[in-house]
Amino acid sequence: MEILLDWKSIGSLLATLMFIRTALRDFLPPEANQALQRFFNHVLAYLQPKTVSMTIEEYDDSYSNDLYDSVQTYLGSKSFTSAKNLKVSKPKNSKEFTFTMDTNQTFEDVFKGCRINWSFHTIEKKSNDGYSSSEEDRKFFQLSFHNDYKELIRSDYLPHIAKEAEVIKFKNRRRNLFTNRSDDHGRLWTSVPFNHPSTFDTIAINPVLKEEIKVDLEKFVSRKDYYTRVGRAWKRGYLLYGPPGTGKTSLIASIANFLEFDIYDLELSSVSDNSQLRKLLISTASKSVIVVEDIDCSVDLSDRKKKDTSADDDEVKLNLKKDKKGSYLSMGNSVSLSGVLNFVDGLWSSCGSERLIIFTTNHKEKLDAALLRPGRMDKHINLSFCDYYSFRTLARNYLFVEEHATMKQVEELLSVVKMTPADVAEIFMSCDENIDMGMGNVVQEMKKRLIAGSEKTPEVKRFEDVMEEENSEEELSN
Ligand SMILES: Nc1ncnc2c1ncn2[C@@H]1O[C@H](COP(=O)(O)OP(=O)(O)OP(=O)(O)O)[C@@H](O)[C@H]1O
Repeated sequence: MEILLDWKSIGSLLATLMFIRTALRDFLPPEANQALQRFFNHVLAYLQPKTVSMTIEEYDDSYSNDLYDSVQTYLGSKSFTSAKNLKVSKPKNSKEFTFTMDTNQTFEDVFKGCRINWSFHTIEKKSNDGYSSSEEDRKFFQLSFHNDYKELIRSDYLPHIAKEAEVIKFKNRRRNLFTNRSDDHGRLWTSVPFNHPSTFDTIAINPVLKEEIKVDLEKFVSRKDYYTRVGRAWKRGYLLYGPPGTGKTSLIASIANFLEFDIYDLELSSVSDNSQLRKLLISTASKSVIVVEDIDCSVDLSDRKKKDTSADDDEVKLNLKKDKKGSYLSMGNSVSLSGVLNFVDGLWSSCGSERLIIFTTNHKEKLDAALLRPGRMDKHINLSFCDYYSFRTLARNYLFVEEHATMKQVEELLSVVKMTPADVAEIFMSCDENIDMGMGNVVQEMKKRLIAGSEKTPEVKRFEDVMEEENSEEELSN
């Protein structure tokens, strides 16, 4: 059998047979010639290799094909030593080079005694006018092998590739940030390496809340069997709400770094309709955080009860997109609330697993109650103005300071003045690690805000009295 599959041996054998056949034809009578002809045909048919081929397309009915990805990774690594033509790239911000097979390249793999011939092809999509269309080219891998190995390929080789690719990917693991902003090549998601430095050590939030979030995340990732047993999609929804600059984006980055997940930054205003939203979600990978920032600005998800009751509520077209100042961002979006709810419910993403869905908003009160209910947004996290604990974290991160003469004053001021962590971080950044300058400027800013505050709450008044007393004591002692 081995001999039959050896192309070189087959070639020389055929050449010899042809030569003998031609030589004999000239000397033998016609009857013997015919018998010989039949014999040769029989031998040729027997020697003809019975190859089978399979095609692995990049997209399967417009959904990305996991096997294509695995093959690309597997062959990229396997063919490095033997392929004559490899494509090499260095993704933006990445330290690693990536090797892939170039168009029309071939590679021979051997698996459990079976020779598998691989080739990679790209077919350019042409529009009706003969020019290149904006649609992506058709890309596919083809593998061919002897018919006898069909079962081996199906039950052993392809799973082997998927497993090997997982191992290779894990070794070269580089997490990605995917976005669905429009892409010239018509791809659903485009990605860049994700290397945001925010972690649970650097994020300035209340330590009790921080611990609570970490425990919740650890519990979530460890409960695969539990989710399967109770028949639910393995996903969890977080709603982060609070004023601008309180660390919602920073917390998302910290969570992704903590879990070592990819991030999909889903811009709802770039999604044309529910079916595109569905495609986007189905093509996300497991172990990922899907983020919709400023959900109240992307689509109108206000309480349906307040809307025109004559409309079919869930199908109300949500075509209002306003920025934070209330200006319209764009019109005509037809992602509906039911579409968003299906996404959150995991209906569309339940083919994958381990997904954390995070919505952020500055205006929780604007969101539909249906979206906020447990099971959809499982955890509501309020990120608010700087408290004393958060302030100390920022001072430690930016100025490397634990204690300072002004700390007590800062604590008192923070109980009456609203400073976001972003405000404090900005001041510290401008002081180039000069501790006294940083702390002094922060105190000054807080006092300024205190005085400028139009509404004087009882705490503010009490604080002003204390400050006045302190100042007059200072004056007396001078
Ligand atoms: N809690 C925090 N801990 C550490 N840094 C913070 C925190 N909040 C804000 N910052 C700093 O302020 C900057 C802006 O914060 P961030 O973008 O996370 O806020 P946000 O709440 O997402 O704001 P927005 O609602 O405007 O999107 C960050 O780059 C970070 O340096």
